[in-house]
Amino acid sequence: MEINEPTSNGHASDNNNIKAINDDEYLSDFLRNHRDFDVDKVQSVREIREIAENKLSQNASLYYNCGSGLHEQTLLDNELAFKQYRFRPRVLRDVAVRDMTTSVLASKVDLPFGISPTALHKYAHDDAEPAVASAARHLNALLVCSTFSSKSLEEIAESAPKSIKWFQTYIFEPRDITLNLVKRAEKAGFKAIVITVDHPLTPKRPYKYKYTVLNNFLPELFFGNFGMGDDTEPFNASVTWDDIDWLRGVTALPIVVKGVLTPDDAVIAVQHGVHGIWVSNHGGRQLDGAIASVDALPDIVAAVEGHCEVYVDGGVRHGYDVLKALALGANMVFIGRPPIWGLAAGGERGVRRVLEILRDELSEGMALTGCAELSDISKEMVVKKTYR
Ligand SMILES: Cc1cc2nc3c(=O)[nH]c(=O)nc-3n(C[C@H](O)[C@H](O)[C@H](O)COP(=O)(O)O)c2cc1C
Ligand SMILES: CCCCCCC(=O)C(=O)O
Repeated sequence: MEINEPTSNGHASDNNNIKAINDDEYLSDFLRNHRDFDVDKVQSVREIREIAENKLSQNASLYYNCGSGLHEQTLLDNELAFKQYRFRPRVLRDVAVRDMTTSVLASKVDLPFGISPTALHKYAHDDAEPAVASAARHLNALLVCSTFSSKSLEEIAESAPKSIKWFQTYIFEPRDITLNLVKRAEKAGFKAIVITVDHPLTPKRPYKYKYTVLNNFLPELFFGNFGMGDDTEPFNASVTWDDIDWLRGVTALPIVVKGVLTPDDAVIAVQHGVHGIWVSNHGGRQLDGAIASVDALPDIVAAVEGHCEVYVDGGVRHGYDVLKALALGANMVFIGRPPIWGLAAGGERGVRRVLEILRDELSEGMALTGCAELSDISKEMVVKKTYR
């Protein structure tokens, strides 16, 4: 990966003078010297982010944390939107034991939140995606592996063989690239294919980069480096719902479309036979000014009428955020940046700690709102703070 140096305001300078930097230079000295930091003492996702920020190189931090656009409005809105909701707790319901197990596309998992696909983990920690997969396995949490992982999908699968994993990809041009990845994912034991549909191109983000870590791609299909916003971008802006039909015809795995923000598209997705709709604005990294995903969720849940599962990600930083999203109708909630911060802070242990913190906060929230089971969580439990 090549990233040009950020300016003093933390954003990359807007010139085309992209400097080639050796991969290892992205692991800061701090990361090399503090591998023994005790992440078990960390009590919140916010704290783990602090530790991560001290360890990440400036370039990697910028890549992982940025949104898109001049104002990164959607990035900010995703977190703020959760803060607009208030709980209406129920009492005297025997919440001494709380059960967070659930099933997602017929697989049993122990937590109602999972890990969103995020690219290029090796800039957070040498152990990269296998460490994240191993942490997810440890808590029996769902992991979604990105096509742009630093390690190959086979390596990631082998690092957590019995856990529930989905594979995220795109409809590439030519489609054979996608087909090849899907067949490899099937063989490696992934349980669903997530197609990201909010990425026809990469919009302006506050840095420039080139990627050299593309371990999932066969050299004969994809070669060379890809850069943001130039004609070597691998994304395909001509994708339509016909491609989803094609995908359904070439795999028996369930298909999830990730990046839906309107009830209209959700209804079309159902008509095209998808098994899951993932409400997402890509963590505020695609269309700046797009609606916060948790705000888009209730109308989509209503429009889907139970015909398929509905998931959400974007801005989840606390177990209570998970609780709010479940109350608003999500079958599953996902986290993108927090596991990256955990990975940077303490490798596999750091990711585990993130999952444990969110689990414990969710459990606490369930007790305080009168929910012993996930099925006790209902839409009556949350209101916008302007509620009368
Ligand atoms: C550094 C980074 C890389 C990402 N890479 C991918 C990717 O490869 N595929 C994808 O579908 N989404 C990708 N996303 C979006 C996430 O899957 C997810 O939608 C988003 O991070 C959720 O928001 P959150 O980070 O606020 O939890 C990426 C997000 C980040 C922050
Ligand atoms: C050519 C690699 C592109 C990785 C894009 C990952 C992503 O979705 C992101 O938001 O960053």
